[in-house]
Amino acid sequence: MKTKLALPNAEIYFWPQFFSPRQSNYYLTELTRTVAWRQDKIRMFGKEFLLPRLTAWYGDAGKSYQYSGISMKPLPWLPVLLPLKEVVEAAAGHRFNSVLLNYYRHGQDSMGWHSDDEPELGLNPVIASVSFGQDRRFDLRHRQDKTVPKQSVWLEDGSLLLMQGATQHYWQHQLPKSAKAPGTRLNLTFRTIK
Ligand SMILES: O=C(O)CCC(=O)C(=O)O
Ligand SMILES: [Fe+2]
Repeated sequence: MKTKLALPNAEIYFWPQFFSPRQSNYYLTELTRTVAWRQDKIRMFGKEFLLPRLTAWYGDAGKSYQYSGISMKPLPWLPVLLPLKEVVEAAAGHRFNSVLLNYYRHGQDSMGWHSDDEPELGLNPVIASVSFGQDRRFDLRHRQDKTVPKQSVWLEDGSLLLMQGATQHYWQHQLPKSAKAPGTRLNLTFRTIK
């Protein structure tokens, strides 16, 4: 069952059990094992930091995107990712040409406040976010109107979250650290690079 989140200036849909527990368990195991996970460094205030999560990027050849000033090429699609991409495309009614994967090893791995608004994604991008493993809280805050209350969604095992329309223009999101969510979690965000 799909629900639309009641947020102003946003178009966000959520399917809590998009994948069955059996499918989710399969993908959690397969992706953990086969994806070329890496821990990237970022430069901030003249210092280098390791990102508090592992990442990987897969996609169609010929698509690249700018990341901390470097042009990154996607790895060629792994077979296990293709059926996933297909079912997510069917639900979203949209074709994707790349996926960014995030591996949160434990509750201290996280992602800070941001919008997915890189120029490569174009205006009003459709972003489909799939979660496997440990459920984690996903927070949303309005970028301009501070009177709009912060919202949270629990991204549980097998869920699908779809962000589209003007969502990235008006809202930021984060995945905070959590002592109460110690298990590992994988997240896949399907995107369309122009
Ligand atoms: O792990 C999540 O649910 C958030 C991922 C995310 O926001 C991103 O990859 O841009
Ligand atoms: Fe994001």
